[in-house]
Amino acid sequence: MNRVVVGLSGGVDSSVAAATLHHQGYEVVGLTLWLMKGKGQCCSEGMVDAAMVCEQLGIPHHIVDSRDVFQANIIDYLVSGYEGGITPLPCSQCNRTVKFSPMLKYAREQLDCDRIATGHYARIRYNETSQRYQLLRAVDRNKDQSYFLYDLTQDLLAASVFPLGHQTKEETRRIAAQLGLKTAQKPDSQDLCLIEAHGSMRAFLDKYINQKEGEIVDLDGKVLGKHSGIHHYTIGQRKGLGIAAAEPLYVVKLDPVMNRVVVGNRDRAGRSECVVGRMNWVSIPEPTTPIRTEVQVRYRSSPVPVNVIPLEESRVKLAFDEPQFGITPGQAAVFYDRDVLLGGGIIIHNS
Ligand SMILES: Nc1ncnc2c1ncn2[C@@H]1O[C@H](COP(=O)(O)OP(=O)(O)OP(=O)(O)O)[C@@H](O)[C@H]1O
Repeated sequence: MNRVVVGLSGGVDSSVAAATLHHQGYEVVGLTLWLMKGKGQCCSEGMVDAAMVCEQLGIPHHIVDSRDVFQANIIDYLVSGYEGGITPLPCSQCNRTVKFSPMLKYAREQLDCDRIATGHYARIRYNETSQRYQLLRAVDRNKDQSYFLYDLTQDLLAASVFPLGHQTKEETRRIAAQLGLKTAQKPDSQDLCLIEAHGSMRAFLDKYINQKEGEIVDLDGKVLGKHSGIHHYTIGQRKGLGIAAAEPLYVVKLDPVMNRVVVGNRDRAGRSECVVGRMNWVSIPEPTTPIRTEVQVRYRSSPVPVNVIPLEESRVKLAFDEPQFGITPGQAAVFYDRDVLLGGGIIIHNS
């Protein structure tokens, strides 16, 4: 049986992923997870657009109400993280716990199917020698989304297909136009779905977190100004502090207990080490001795060389060659050997 369940957000990428597999002869079933109330991708508009594409392709369309799963795994996770002074990354968590795992479960249990596909830009290959499914960057480096997929398990990778990983976004748009897909002209999503749905991260957080004003202090505890709630700030942030100072100041710590934002000059904002937890090794088995590789600490940051020292309990220590800025607890540190994503985890300490 060559049935495949394609996750449809109502955007152009997943529409083309579904159309491509359909034209390759797969029996495609469209599946949209209803994640949030409101308008936009993943919400009512997304469901309608996904349904229109399925109608066009002549394939079935299923909608699964996943609002509770999204609330528990993403909204509650973000709110408790920001309240605790970290800056959580929702997308990798969403991919594993809200999208891929539930989609595969639904495919297996409801549709007797063992294969799922999405419109992500990334590649998967099976390595015979290590007997592992490896995750690779997309051919289109500018669209590469492998960073957000570092937390997928071997079981999920074995079942997943990324039909767009070998093509550029321009090619995807061209295919959508050639096929006359209803979603061909839809603009790319510019930001996190939550931000698109709420206007800004601040607006989203203010809906769930009570604003609690407090002090902005320097590393000696001297009060420099007032903040509007620690959840409005991120480690490494320089702009929007509202403090007049002789030299640029950066957020170096968020202290939820004292309800304080701590700032320091550029020298104090750099980190030469950090600890990463909840490691998921993807393309290689968990190392038992230090390895030298490259790490990306933000989606859009450049990879930098690093020594990775294994610790107990799925944690590693990173030792950078040069101090790094914007090492932010809650964000993902993802390791790469050129195009191969080795693994990744969540930054838990930045000093
Ligand atoms: N609500 C959803 N239900 C099912 N699958 C989804 C949903 N949202 C996203 N996906 C899948 O995850 C992929 C990546 O989602 P992302 O939110 O990053 O959108 P994108 O890169 O803008 O893609 P698209 O153009 O398809 O929206 C999508 O291409 C789709 O296959």
